[in-house]
Amino acid sequence: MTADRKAGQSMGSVFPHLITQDLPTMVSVKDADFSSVDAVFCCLPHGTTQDIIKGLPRHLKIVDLSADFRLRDIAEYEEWYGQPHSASDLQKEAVYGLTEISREDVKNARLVANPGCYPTSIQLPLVPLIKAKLIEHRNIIIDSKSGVSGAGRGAKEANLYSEIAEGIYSYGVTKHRHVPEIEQGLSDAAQSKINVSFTPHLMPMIRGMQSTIYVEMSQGVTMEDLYQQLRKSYEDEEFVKLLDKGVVPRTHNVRGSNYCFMNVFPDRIPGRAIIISVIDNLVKGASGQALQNLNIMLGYPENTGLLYQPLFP
Ligand SMILES: NC(=O)C1=CN([C@@H]2O[C@H](COP(=O)(O)OP(=O)(O)OC[C@H]3O[C@@H](n4cnc5c(N)ncnc54)[C@H](OP(=O)(O)O)[C@@H]3O)[C@@H](O)[C@H]2O)C=CC1
Ligand SMILES: CC(=O)N[C@@H](CCC(=O)OP(=O)(O)O)C(=O)O
Repeated sequence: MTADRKAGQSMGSVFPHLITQDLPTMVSVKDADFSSVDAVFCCLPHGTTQDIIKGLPRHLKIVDLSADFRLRDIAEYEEWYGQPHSASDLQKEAVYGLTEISREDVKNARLVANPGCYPTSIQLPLVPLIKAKLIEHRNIIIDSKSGVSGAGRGAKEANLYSEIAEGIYSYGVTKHRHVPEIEQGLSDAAQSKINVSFTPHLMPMIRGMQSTIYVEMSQGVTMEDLYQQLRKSYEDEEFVKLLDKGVVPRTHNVRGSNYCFMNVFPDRIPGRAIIISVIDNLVKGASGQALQNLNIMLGYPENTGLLYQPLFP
């Protein structure tokens, strides 16, 4: 367990909920001894990650939770993240780890780019529908809502209690940096370029994420086709669940777990459908999916360390 400003402090003082665990004092990355370490999770700010990963020994398997290796197109990364990319060779080696979609590639990867939370909640329902050619590539409208923990622990005025409580706000309107990541995954599924309308919102809750997605069905396709495709895609998956028809997914029902719950509903406008998916942004949207990926990379049962039920209420 490494740190930067908090190097030298005990885990228990930084995360008091872990005080009962016998955990080591945190060291800075440069002082860490990786000789007897098999694998690392890298959970550093975008940009910082590339330089640190470049310096890590090659024997390590790495799951990186930042965005530094998610976008294949380096120019696109530099445009959306506003900083140069200094590890394009490592980028070429990286596998995008949306587990249920890329499991076979993750198995053989040394470096996995763990997806962002919004892209996870959006691609899980859309990729199978696009691959099966059940929805049109145009007019995909995505409205997403996130808990405040998605913004990390750093102090920012916009994340103060008095700014967040009892209200919601949209941010990154038309230019959120997850847009290229979402479009990359959907375009791969379609094998042609897809553009989406995406607006994220910050909700007065600690954790949880919902994406409500409005799509146009392809000619001749019915709601039943969409439902059955999602059922077929995920019926053998432990962590992605299509709910019974008509049941609305709720963030409360996946809180603190690695589950993604989803469902599909008919729009009042003929030919259109509404998809709702929910995850815990910190688990399936971050650390849970990262652990799922590492389990696959190391040949462990995929659910190791992930067998806990959602915390309710
Ligand atoms: N929050 C979320 O829902 C999600 C976040 N992510 C990604 O995970 C990463 C971390 O996010 P989050 O945990 O929220 O951010 P935080 O700001 O809460 O944590 C950042 C961590 O990085 C450490 N750090 C910062 N700079 C350096 C450095 N130069 N060298 C070594 N360590 C450093 C910090 O250590 P110290 O405190 O000691 O300075 C801290 O532990 C980001 O890339 C983020 O995009 C991914 C998915 C979801
Ligand atoms: C609420 C909030 O601020 N959310 C973050 C997304 C967090 C996340 O998962 O994305 P990355 O892994 O790409 O950082 C944001 O919108 O920037």
